[in-house]
Amino acid sequence: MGPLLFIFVNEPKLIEMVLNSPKCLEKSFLYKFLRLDKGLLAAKHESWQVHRKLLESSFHLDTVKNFIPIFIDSADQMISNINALEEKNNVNLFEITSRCALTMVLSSSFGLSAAEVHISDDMLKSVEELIKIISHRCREPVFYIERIYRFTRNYYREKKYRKRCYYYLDQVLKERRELVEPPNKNMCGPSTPFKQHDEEMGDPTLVPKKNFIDQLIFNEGKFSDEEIHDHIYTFVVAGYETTALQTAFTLLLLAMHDDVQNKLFEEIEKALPNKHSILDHSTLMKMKYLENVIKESMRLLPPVPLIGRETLEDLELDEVIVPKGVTLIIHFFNLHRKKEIWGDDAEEFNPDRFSSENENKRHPYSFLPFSGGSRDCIGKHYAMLAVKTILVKFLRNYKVSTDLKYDELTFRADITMKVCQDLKVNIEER
Ligand code: HEM
Repeated sequence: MGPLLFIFVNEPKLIEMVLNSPKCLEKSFLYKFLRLDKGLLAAKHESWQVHRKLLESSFHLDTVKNFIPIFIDSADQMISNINALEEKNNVNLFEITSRCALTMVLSSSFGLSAAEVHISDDMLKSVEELIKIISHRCREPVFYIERIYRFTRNYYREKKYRKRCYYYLDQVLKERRELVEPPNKNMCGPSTPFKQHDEEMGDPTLVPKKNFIDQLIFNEGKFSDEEIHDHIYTFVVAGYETTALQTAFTLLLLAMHDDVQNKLFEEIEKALPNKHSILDHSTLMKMKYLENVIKESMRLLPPVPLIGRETLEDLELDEVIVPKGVTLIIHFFNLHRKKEIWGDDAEEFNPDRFSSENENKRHPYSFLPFSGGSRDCIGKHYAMLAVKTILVKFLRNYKVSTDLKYDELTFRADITMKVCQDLKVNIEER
């Protein structure tokens, strides 16, 4: 593009090399447009290495399992919102899942209950518009130059929406800082009393919990104010829309494939015989078909359609020397639809591709919804549990159908994946 060299890497073997090479740990210059330079997603590789290590434990499966009660609360709120709809035909799925996913991310970031999170329509619109504006900038090389971009209308719109998002989040951040006690010298982290369900007992109990903001605040010596700010916003940006899109895409595909929806409902009904049966981590883990359905949806509609890395040094790739400073693009959307990997029916929705038997036959870098290597998605366990919880709650209560046809869908690769049609479905109570 102009004087800039972009190389698309398409083969699983080469993608594995890129994602595991210390020469490719730097993100592409395009990530600067997020203006979250100190957050994990866009950070320079030297500070990224230190911070990723510090934050890893907050996203460990054993830690994020503790968030399931928050996921359940947020999903229950979603069910109440759907129940309250007068008209359950032509409902926009993304409008429903986005509010639910943002509630989850904000409550688990800030240690709040779902009821304490107040999401205005303005907040949702501001995040969505910001993502649109930044995606537009990435597609227009002339606006890569900040001095030119500053003369555009989008620059001022970006400033306006950023201010609105920050206003809300800064308030919550301030309140949380005031609430938590400074750490005791002997403590390795915060110990904020936090209401949650004990999985074994099924009872609400008070247990210490490491939520994301506490982890940052209690490591205050290690994170500057600016770093805390950028990490928190990165968490919201990287976690909220991806989770909302993934859930909406899966429900849309289920609405289009009645046989798969019925089979999945059978699995859910077996694990949760009635609408009020208790949902916990071990129940979610038993639902193997649910996992296959989510993976197949992520294959066809990965919420992050592509990523960009910059070579820190010359790199040998498939007997070609790629010079330092080049942007390598890994296009997950295309990789996930390659006939050489997925067969002639690559475009078809078939969760059985992810049976353990079929999965073992493929190169592990053929399927990368969370990217791969050391700079993969830190929130992958969180995301899978969140998406599973929303889907189980939704499908235990409702059946979905749609007039949209799978073959007629068209797509746009923004920073996140977009289906150009509104995700309209009809919702029917079970
Ligand atoms: C279905 C949901 C999700 C998908 C598909 C997804 C996908 C991805 C992908 C592909 C990357 C690599 C980006 C790149 O290299 O440019 C990434 C990075 C990241 N994701 Fe996720 N993500 C999801 C949910 C989440 C959640 C829920 C969180 C936080 C709670 C999160 C936090 C992050 C962060 C902080 C990074 C940067 C990691 C680093 O560079 O060390 N993501 N995600």
